[in-house]
Amino acid sequence: MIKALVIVPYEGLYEMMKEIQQEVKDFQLDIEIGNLYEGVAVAKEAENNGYHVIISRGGTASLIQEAVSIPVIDIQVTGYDVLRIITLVKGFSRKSAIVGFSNITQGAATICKILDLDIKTLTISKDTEVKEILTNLKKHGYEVIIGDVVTVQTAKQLGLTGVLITSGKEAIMDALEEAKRSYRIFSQLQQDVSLFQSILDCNEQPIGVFNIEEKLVYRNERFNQEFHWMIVENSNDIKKLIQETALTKEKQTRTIHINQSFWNITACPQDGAIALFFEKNLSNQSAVQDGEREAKNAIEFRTSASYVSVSGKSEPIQKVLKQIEQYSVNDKAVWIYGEKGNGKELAAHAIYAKRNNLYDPFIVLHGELLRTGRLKDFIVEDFFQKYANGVIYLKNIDHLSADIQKELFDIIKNDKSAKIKWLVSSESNLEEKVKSGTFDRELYQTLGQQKIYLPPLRERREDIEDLVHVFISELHPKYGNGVVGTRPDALAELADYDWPGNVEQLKQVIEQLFKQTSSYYIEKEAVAAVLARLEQPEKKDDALTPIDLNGTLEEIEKQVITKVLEEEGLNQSKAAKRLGINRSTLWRKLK
Ligand SMILES: Nc1ncnc2c1ncn2[C@@H]1O[C@H](COP(=O)(O)OP(=O)(O)OP(=O)(O)O)[C@@H](O)[C@H]1O
Repeated sequence: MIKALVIVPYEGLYEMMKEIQQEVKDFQLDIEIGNLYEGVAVAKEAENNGYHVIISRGGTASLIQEAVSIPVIDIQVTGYDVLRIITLVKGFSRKSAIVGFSNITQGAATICKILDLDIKTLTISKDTEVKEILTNLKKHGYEVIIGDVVTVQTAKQLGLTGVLITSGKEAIMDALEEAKRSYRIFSQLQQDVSLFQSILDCNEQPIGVFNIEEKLVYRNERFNQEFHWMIVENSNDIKKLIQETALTKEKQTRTIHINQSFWNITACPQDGAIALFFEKNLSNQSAVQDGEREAKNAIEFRTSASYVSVSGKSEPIQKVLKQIEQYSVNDKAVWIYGEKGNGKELAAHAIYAKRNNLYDPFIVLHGELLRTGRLKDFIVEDFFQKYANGVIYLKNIDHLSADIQKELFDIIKNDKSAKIKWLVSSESNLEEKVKSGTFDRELYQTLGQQKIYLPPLRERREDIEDLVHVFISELHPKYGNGVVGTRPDALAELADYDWPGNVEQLKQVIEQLFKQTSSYYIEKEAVAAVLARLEQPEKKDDALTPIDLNGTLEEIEKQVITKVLEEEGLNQSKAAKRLGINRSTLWRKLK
């Protein structure tokens, strides 16, 4: 029996793998989700847990190949996968291109010709070519880029809409066959190695071996009991020790702090590697400072993966895009205002991305969670400087109490060299509040010199079509590629609605529709039903309707989840939060 781990880079593939898992023989098939470096982390763990083969896809598969020493099989992109995505992209009103290796582009070019579609196809021979090609396409007015994970990520970094080519069942079955072949060859070699490993596993001391690129290539059982490999690999002290040992080619010993304990670590140079032997030192513990935890709730990190480009062809959005360009060439504060859920954070992230390297985290500070007297300790830290180029997005500045407004103004006034660069948001234009004295005038004048207004979605309905297509394409990596578009009358229904929760609400509705649609297109009837449910006034009596307890635990659980979801206006994040589960669990339980 082959013990295989499938590491899927997006959630949709997970569901498909679950089905296949029931069908295959000869395999013990386990499935985990993990994109790129997350996938590598999972793969390293799996290798250690005795898996024989890893199956993954695209860029994630390539990275895993470099990180582990068991066979890694890549799920190839097939013609069916390309056909599905082209059918979806037909619905976009913007200039589109397919960029990828020849396995993707050759088939794609033929399909576009047969269907008479105006989608450009460009072939690359190395990942490193992607950036230049996309930059060029952008210059020529292309906005939608279709491709594999790396292409899609690069597209996003450049502010383009990236659409991922997701895999179908045929491709996975091929990969499983390939996995069988590789396993046979590999298992013979492994028998020899495992003898030596079992000897090291008997050792009471944690042992880790690094290669010259400072990556962990081996760790014994004791090591895994004591540490997570990533903490050790990322420790600057360990890196320094390895570098010194490699340089001097002599044994070195240091005391290093890992996992709240001190360790005496001896590093021995080997041929092309450094072996580390760990011994516990008895000094101990560093406590988490009081209040630090509370402050941390007010801070959220966003990575470049959460960034999407600002979509919409309406005049107001075109104006917003111009302002984003204009305010990105300086470092001055930008104040973004507009109703909830209509893209304020996205606009702030776009400015940040244009000013900085997109890989840096974007840090959000929640105005409503800040406490009086805390701001100073919190912001003066080098923290923001170090992690986000000194940029803070202060969300909901209109929720700050008078005391905190004052504190904030003092911080800005005393920050003579403007170390902190502010991006702020509010739901309304605060001029009225400034006039009535409920918002600090000086603070408003300091931060509000560059302003962006995001009108509600109901005042820019022409954006809805683009947004719907963008959201559908974003859902493919999460739930699979079943839905490729909306019927025109379904779209008209969506465009007619008033969207009190703006783009955020549209996004949730599309997700809801996507999940409940079992054919390729979202139909008008489904849209009407979901919107009608949104319109229903909250029925307080409903809470009194007892849940039917005459079912299995699973059925009762489903009723509870559905009820909470309805009470939260179909907002999955809020429902999941109330139920104390994550969104993917919530969704899986509802299926
Ligand atoms: N123009 C747009 N193009 C693509 N996605 C968008 C656009 N506007 C908003 N979104 C998406 O809608 C969601 C809500 O947007 P965002 O969080 O930026 O709104 P917000 O105004 O900051 O919300 P809140 O006031 O509730 O904090 C996000 O997932 C965002 O990516």
